[in-house]
Amino acid sequence: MTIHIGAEPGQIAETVLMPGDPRRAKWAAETFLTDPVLVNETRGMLGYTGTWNGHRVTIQGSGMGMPSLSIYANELIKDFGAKTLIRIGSCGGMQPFVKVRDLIIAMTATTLSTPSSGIFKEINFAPCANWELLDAAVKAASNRDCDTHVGGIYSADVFYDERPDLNEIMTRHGILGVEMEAAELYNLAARHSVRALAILTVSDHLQTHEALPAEDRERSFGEMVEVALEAAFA
Ligand SMILES: O=P(O)(O)O[C@H]1O[C@H](CO)[C@@H](O)[C@H]1O
Ligand SMILES: O=c1cc[nH]c(=O)[nH]1
Repeated sequence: MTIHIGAEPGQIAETVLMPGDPRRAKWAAETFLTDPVLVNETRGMLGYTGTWNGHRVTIQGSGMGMPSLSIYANELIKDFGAKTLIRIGSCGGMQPFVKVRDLIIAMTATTLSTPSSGIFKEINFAPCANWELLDAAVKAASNRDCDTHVGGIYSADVFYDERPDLNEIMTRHGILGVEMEAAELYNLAARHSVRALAILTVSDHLQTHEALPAEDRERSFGEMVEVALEAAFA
């Protein structure tokens, strides 16, 4: 048990899927895991452990933004022994060829800052995905009926950003989508020698302004969960 995760020792699996939305964690656990057990509800940040094809898996909400993700990922890795962490998130599309409901698999994540900026100081550390997970996720996605894009994303600190020039610069440099957690997940994975990947479903689009409702963001991203599970155990 830690300050933010009420699970008992041994209740968290080595493989953890991390949606930002705790209710997506509940939906995914109840939809995809066998015998899911609620292992955390501290602060309402739901976490469940069950099995998928005989493998133990935890699905734990991370909350929104890198400071929140950092708390959960640190405790999962350092106190509970998590070895594979896969973010299953939503994001905003930033390229015209990226459509709502497409999948994005993040090779790397550009940021202005993260909770690790204080450690890196003048270093522009390049957060990157674990290759084995990335490769397996691309293969898993290619067997499904969904358009998938692989490349760089933008992990923003601010959802309601009053600097539209930042999004324009990201788009001009080929960034596929914007979300708020992956860069720090990749930083922490590098620091602690564990595997990490972010798989995202496009929930809205910065150029077309199309947007899915909150209920869809909670319960309709099944392809992403299946790709994450297949990649984790490939
Ligand atoms: O749907 P989740 O996984 O929370 O991800 C995205 O949605 C939230 C913003 O609405 C941020 O956490 C962003 O990263
Ligand atoms: O962080 C996010 C998530 C979804 N859509 C956005 O525009 N930003």
